[in-house]
Amino acid sequence: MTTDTILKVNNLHVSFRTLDGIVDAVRGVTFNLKRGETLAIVGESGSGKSVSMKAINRVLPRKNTIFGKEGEIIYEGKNLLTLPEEEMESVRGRKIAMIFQDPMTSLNPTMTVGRQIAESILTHEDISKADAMKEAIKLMGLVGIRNPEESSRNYPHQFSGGMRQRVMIALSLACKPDILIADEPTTALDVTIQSQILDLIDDLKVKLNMSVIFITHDLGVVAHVADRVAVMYAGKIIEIGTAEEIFYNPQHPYTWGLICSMPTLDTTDDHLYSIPGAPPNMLHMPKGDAFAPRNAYALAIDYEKEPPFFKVSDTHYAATWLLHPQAPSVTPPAEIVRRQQIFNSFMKQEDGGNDYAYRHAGSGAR
Ligand SMILES: Nc1ncnc2c1ncn2[C@@H]1O[C@H](COP(=O)(O)OP(=O)(O)OP(=O)(O)O)[C@@H](O)[C@H]1O
Repeated sequence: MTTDTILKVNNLHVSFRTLDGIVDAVRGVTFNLKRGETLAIVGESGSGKSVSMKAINRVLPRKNTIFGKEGEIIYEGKNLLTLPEEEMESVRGRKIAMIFQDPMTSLNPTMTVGRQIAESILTHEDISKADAMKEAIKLMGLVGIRNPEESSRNYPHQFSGGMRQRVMIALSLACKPDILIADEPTTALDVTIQSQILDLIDDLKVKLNMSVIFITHDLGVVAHVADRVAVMYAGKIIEIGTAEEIFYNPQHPYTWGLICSMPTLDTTDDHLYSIPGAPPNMLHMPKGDAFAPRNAYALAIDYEKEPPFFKVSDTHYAATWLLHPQAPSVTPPAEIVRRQQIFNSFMKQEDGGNDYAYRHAGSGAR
């Protein structure tokens, strides 16, 4: 992974006009993506993960989508939100590719998969059809499809779910994208296949020097793939940091809830924690912090004013009033305290005894 930024999303707002009124689905999302890194975006259903990513490739329905004027998505020095449609066509699917949970929605059921991949190669490479087919077969081999030459003559329905997802990945890689956006790509697959696909994406990312944005509601998946993690709630990123910071030193009570609801080897279904309540109705956002009504640690100010981002470290920010210097100190759930203790002792060792850990990761929220 390098430090150059390949994509910058600044203050992205996306709303939808609906019969019931305006739905504010994305409310000021800002993040950078570095070349070669995997950024995971996590959050409950409806938190705005997919809409934010679809905004990057401008694949949202034109008739009812409203982009906030202040938003920017900067790729190769250009704002994708204002790029003319013809120029966007050379970015969408080519420089920035997307794969979804159900590959059948992106694959053409009436065309052999080899031909679909070859056609995609031909859209950006000036080579013969025969050479494009050879490339397609090579790509199918690269994503782990057995007997790629023979398989290239098969139609999508002739593949199993896991193999179809590999075909989809090969298709998305045909244009050698800089960025692969994977929207819950393994949710429909069984656990073993899921883990194979995650390993494959990780492996290809290194081989092809791609950046990956991974959307998921499953923190287990995040632990497997992510360099950095952004946690979304009600259309906003509420915490962002390296995977270690989010897993071992989370600061936002919503992230605490997500971590506490992760099953472990000794969790039984009836003991699995779940965050009480439901996400807000995006048609009628409550005043103050949208998470306040579900937040056992909410302060009075949470019901009045949305918290800004507070800096935890150079790579870690969280939008919770608990990080305000004048906020009372609270004790997070036991599982979070346990993790923060591991983080603190690790940081102490890393820092050879300087006080980093005490500055950034006290056992309370501050
Ligand atoms: N075309 C649309 N018209 C109106 N509302 C929409 C549209 N697309 C998405 N929404 C709304 O925007 C909000 C965010 O949806 P989004 O799909 O981004 O959530 P998500 O976090 O990806 O959840 P999931 O994991 O279920 O896909 C939801 O309230 C959803 O109902």
